[in-house]
Amino acid sequence: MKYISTRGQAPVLNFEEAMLTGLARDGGLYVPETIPQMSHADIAALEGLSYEEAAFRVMRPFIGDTFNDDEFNQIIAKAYAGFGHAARAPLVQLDSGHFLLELFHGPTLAFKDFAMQLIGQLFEAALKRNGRRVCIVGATSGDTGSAAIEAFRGLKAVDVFILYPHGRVSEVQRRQMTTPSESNVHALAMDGHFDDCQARLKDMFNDFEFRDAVGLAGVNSINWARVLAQVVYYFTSAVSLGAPHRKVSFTVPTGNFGDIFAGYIAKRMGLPIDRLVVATNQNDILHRCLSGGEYKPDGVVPSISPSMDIQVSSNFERALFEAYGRDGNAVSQLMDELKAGGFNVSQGALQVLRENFDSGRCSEEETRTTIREAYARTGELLCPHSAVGVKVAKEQRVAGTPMITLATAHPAKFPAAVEDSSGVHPPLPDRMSDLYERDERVTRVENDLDALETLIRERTGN
Ligand SMILES: Cc1ncc(COP(=O)(O)O)c(C=O)c1O
Ligand SMILES: N[C@@H](CCOP(=O)(O)O)C(=O)O
Repeated sequence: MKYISTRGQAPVLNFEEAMLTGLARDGGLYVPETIPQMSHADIAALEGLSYEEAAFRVMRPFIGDTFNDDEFNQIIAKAYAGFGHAARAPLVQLDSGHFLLELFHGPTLAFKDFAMQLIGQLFEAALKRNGRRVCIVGATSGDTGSAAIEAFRGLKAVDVFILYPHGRVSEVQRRQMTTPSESNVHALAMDGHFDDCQARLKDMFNDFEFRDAVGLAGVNSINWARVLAQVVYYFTSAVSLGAPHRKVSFTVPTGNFGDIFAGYIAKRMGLPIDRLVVATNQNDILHRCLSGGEYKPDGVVPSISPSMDIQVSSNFERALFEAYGRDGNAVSQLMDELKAGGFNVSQGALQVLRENFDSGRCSEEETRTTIREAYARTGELLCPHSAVGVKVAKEQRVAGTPMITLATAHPAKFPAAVEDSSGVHPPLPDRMSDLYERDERVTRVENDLDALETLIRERTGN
């Protein structure tokens, strides 16, 4: 299996190289050269398997010869052993034909754990084998950072630096990033919003001298392995509702477009998905673009679903690559236009995007109402991101096709918004009950590339 860049000018890599490389050297994102297919019989055979067994079958074709079957099985087993639910990703029924896929039973209570726990194991095995050391830098609006720190804390061959927007993550998210005491963990609170953090991260990847000197690696959804791990739960949930014998639809709370792009890959692999619905909060650039074709960031507005406060949605580039018929030059040109302020998707590409993705938006008030009503009707406490998904899913459901909404975080990560909406305080699981008492360790940093690179060089001795 080979991986190519969305901008068409970077070296073609195998799975291991693409995973350890992160951003392609032409600034693009790696995608598989061809998308492996699962037949009707292959998908039907997933029924009754454990999550780990299904994960092996879905991901195996993408790995190539990077790991043999035994190694890959062991990696998967270790990745999901720490999850707090035997099903890993259980489905809960909200309403007739409407289901919630709970993706928050991992160690840091967000869907990011599905990929990050796996990547932690994949990196450890690959680095041990080739004796390399890497410096992971990540940008987060709250959940990627905590999941990455949990997955890489204490690993000898890895330093992990996480840039988060100062004052714009929840207290639980911040504490998950600032309380680990391992010396390889560095939480950096940056001035600005998530888009600034992600822009500085990409600047670092595009500074080849810095990138090579520190051994830069990325675990944002820039990294193909992140997207791949998220493909699995589309299969397991759809099969448990009758796929491949019947179609299902998904609604996905969306920010950086990684999770919904994983759904798109599942569909391309052969999973009978009827509709993939992008659900945005008031930072609705993706909904506006899918509706009218214009992609023009106009400033992030803080919301009660802060992890989705994003306007420059990294993985949308992967969707554009597909919509433009895998034309790397066209994508490069769009990304140049984006740097200058924005772009318009061509009519042909917009039509392809709309054939694959529907979309909807949820205001702050609608988010609160959805949390309140869902709790009153079903007893299910939704986090604000999941509530955005549930509201949009209700509008977009089509009778006769089950709709699965992805519940992307545990309500206890956002206690203030949840309590304010429902009147119920969502408690943290017992294993985290002392989170508020632990000492915090964080460095305040400016939104300045040189200063960030200097800090990282000093701390890593490069
Ligand atoms: C809780 C939560 N929900 C939804 C999202 C959006 O996911 P994606 O960025 O993959 O679109 C994020 C952030 O990524 C998140 O942390
Ligand atoms: N919401 C994310 C933003 C980063 O997304 P990623 O999937 O590219 O890592 C977060 O919680 O940090």
